[in-house]
Amino acid sequence: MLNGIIIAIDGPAAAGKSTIAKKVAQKLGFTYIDTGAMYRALTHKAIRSDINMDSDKDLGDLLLHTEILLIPKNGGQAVLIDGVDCSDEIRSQEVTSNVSKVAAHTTVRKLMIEKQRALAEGTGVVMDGRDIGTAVLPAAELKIFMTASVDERAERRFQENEKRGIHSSLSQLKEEIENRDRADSEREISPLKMADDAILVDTTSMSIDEVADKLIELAEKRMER
Ligand SMILES: Nc1ncnc2c1ncn2[C@@H]1O[C@H](COP(=O)(O)OP(=O)(O)O)[C@@H](O)[C@H]1O
Ligand SMILES: Nc1ccn([C@@H]2O[C@H](COP(=O)(O)OP(=O)(O)O)[C@@H](O)[C@H]2O)c(=O)n1
Repeated sequence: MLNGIIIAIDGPAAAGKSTIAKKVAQKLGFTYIDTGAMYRALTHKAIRSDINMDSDKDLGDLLLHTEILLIPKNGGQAVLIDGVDCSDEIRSQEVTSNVSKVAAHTTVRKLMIEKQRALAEGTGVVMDGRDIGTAVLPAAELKIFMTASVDERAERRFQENEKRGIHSSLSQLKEEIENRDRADSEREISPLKMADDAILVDTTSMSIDEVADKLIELAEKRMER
């Protein structure tokens, strides 16, 4: 693709990665890939299939027999599991509390990385997750490590839940986010970690538009090179 580059956005939970990735991709005409949604999809199917989530082999086998599709929908992305739209289900509390455990397994990560690399081939891409700049697409032209204070991130998730009609406890959300960040950062394979050549963007006191504009500016500079 002419001028297409790869933009990798990593960072902790609820930092705004998906929101910004979506906007940047739309603006630049790139493909947007939410890798967290892929791990969530596998976790959802594992829960529904009663699979042992401590077994790397069982999860790997399940993933080989699962079709996960990310398709553009209303400016966002729908997640289809074996042809069924599960976009809301993969955001459930049950999936959220099990996804880091599922994502820590060797075979699961190996298969997911293969899928993610294939999705990024031959097109301008904005991919967000935890290990995009470090493991999935280490040659990305632009790497962003997006963060915000944990209080701000919990507040954002709280407001997001309210909008979806889900009433949650702010302190519980904060604890869940801290636990998930810890699990994601401490796992052995591709832990959540800023790549050496990533640009740190602390969004704590920035609006969505400010963050999106900053990334678009950085991307345009990279494309001019
Ligand atoms: N800079 C920002 N300022 C305020 N709210 C934001 C900002 N970025 C994202 N949000 C909101 O925070 C919530 C979490 O964002 P999301 O993109 O899902 O984060 P992540 O993909 O990092 O988990 C969403 O409701 C989103 O609208
Ligand atoms: N590239 C990625 C993306 C997500 N994940 C895992 O998937 C979980 C859910 O990711 P997500 O991006 O949907 O999480 P939120 O920050 O949106 O809640 C993370 O907490 C990680 O455990 C991962 O291990 N590697």
